[in-house]
Amino acid sequence: MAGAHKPLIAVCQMTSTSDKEKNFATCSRLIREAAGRRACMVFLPEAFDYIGGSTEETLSLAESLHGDTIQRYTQLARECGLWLSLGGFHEKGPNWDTDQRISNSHVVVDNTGHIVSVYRKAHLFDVDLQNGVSLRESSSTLPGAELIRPITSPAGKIGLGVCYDLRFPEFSLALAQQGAELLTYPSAFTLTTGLAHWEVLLRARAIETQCYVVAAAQTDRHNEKRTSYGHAMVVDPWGLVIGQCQGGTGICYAEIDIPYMERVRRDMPVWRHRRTDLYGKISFNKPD
Ligand SMILES: O=C(O)CNC(=O)[C@H](CS)NC(=O)CCC(=O)C(=O)O
Repeated sequence: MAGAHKPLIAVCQMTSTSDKEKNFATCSRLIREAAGRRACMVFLPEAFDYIGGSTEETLSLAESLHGDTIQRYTQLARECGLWLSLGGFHEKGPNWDTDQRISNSHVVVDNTGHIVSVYRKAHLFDVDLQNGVSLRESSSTLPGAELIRPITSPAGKIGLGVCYDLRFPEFSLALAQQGAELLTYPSAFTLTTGLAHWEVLLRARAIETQCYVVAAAQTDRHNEKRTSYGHAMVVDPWGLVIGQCQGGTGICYAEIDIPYMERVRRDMPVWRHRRTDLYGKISFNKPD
């Protein structure tokens, strides 16, 4: 369709520390900048609120969805008139008072400041690599109990993931099969695993599902123990990288072209070619 409206999205890269006030100042500056460019939706990375230096610090800074942090972002969304993907908010869990456990929550806010959806990260990063990467997310975090059906946004139908979820193709196929047009993986990938796998994984998920893949990212040094890979990017349904952040804090922009996505799907109908008779059908287990 010549001249059809193609929504513009803004995908952010930043370096969170344990200073919540500074992190908010950074994010609000990026959101206002994107609003000035007329983006319809801004994507923030996992741990946009903070990255703690220890499990104790991470837990001590957690809030509920009704706390100050989300309140300030809902106001900002309303004021700027755009949608927000808040990837990876440290949310006090349902039994916080007794177990002190949090969820790693991807919160979507609409342009009127309402929370549209909350997806809690299902795959936790408990990994111990020879080269020094050693993280045990489950020491502070509870795994999410459900996938969330893709949500309708001005940028298209969005499937919600977080970071390490990117490594599980079944997860992306389940969301695509439920109608997702964009898959989102707000992330804080480690430097080592990012160098080896980040772009390949994002492009593979885009090619397999024929979805746009949107990945906001943490970058650089958060504290003496943690450094993230960065390379926030947007991949189109053909697997092409159509936006990528440079080093440091910043934004990359991309246009979402749903008719183009439909053409890719029409030209190579992998969904029709699936041999579920040979390897089973991806299903979406969610209590209705
Ligand atoms: O710790 C926080 O406060 C926020 N959460 C994270 O940064 C999470 C859990 S430690 N990081 C990842 O999932 C990295 C995945 C990764 O690097 C890979 O899959 O290779």
